[in-house]
Amino acid sequence: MATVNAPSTHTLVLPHSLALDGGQELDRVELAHETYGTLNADGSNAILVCHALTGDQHLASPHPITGKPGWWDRMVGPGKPIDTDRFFVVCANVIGSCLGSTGPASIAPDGRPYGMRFPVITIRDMVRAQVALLDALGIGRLHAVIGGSMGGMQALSLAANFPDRAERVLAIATTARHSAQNIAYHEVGRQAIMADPAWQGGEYYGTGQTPDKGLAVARMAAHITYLSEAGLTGKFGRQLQDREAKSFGFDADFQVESYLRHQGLSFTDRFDANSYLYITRATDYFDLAEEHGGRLVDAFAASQARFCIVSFDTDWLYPTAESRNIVHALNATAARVSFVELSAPYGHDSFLLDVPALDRVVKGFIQG
Ligand SMILES: CC(=O)SCCNC(=O)CCNC(=O)[C@H](O)C(C)(C)COP(=O)(O)OP(=O)(O)OC[C@H]1O[C@@H](n2cnc3c(N)ncnc32)[C@H](O)[C@@H]1OP(=O)(O)O
Ligand SMILES: N[C@@H](CCO)C(=O)O
Repeated sequence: MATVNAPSTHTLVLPHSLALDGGQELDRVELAHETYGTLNADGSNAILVCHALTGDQHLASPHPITGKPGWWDRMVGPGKPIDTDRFFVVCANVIGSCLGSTGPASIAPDGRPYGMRFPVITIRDMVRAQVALLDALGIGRLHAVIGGSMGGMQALSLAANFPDRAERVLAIATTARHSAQNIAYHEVGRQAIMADPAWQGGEYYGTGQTPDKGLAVARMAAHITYLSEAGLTGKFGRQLQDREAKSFGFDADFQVESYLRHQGLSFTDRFDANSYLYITRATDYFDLAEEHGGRLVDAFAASQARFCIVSFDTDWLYPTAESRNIVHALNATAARVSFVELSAPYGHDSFLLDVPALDRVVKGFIQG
């Protein structure tokens, strides 16, 4: 049985090629992952946590580039809602990403980086890789699979496509399919990257030039969707940045402009532009009903899991109506499902921030 107490990244090379929804096969797939806690003798205490769009395996360990605490450090650890004294917690960097798992920056079998030769992947492909990791770790049935945003999509996809693999499914601030508006925002970001001359058709690896300007603009546009109007107003209002009066030019006069520029630029330090293209595409293609003959209810027909669906009242990216849609489908299959809309001022990214009510829901659901 796997016993790992100190979180550090391990890399698993999948023992077989990965058959993808797009019809291609991906060979020698590497999955960078971290584990926390100890797997018990019968392998029944494992929790898979799936990260969001630009997240990674550094769930509760410092990020190697930014040095910041893991993205769910407040949620995962000894005595925390996901208690690593009780549970064996697994978190893997998704395929297509850039924190150690196979993605467009990885070296292809011909010895050159994949770049845009990397196959387009789906959320279900990511989940197939996660399940292969569970197999390698000796985990048959998860105590729970948990995720927010794109992590929630993976949790739902695992329940739908591998119905025997999880006893509990906790999907936070997510959707069963990307809406036209969701796709539209992603397309703005992708076009910003591709319009940057440094992108070079995605062949920028080793050239000394990276499409940071495009990637920063992509992140700026996306970042707005992760926040709320009230949150932005509360934080910045119309306050000016380091000046007494407007410049009557195009400097970052307003604090909110300065903030967004900072969010965009700092993102380019930790993320690869091609990975951004591929992962946003995977979420755009996500439509659980479409994958199961057109009816969401059929996606969950074989699942015996208990579900908990959580939304935030200020999330306009994946608003509560999207969660209700999932709950209605689960109700129609007579699944055991609980649903809560939490109140938090921060918008979509509330699941990453200090929302004590979320901690209570997570703890109650996985320990109940
Ligand atoms: C689930 C997962 O997989 S994790 C996903 C990947 N991780 C992320 O998305 C994290 C990045 N995103 C964020 O940090 C998001 O902003 C949030 C919403 C989650 C965090 O919110 P908060 O903790 O409230 O941080 P906030 O949004 O205020 O941003 C703070 C940063 O903005 C900077 N900042 C604040 N005001 C200004 C300003 N006026 N001008 C310039 N920079 C500013 C701060 O200096 C700080 O910089 P740093 O991050 O380099 O230290
Ligand atoms: N801000 C998070 C959540 C986006 O859905 C991320 O970048 O992954």
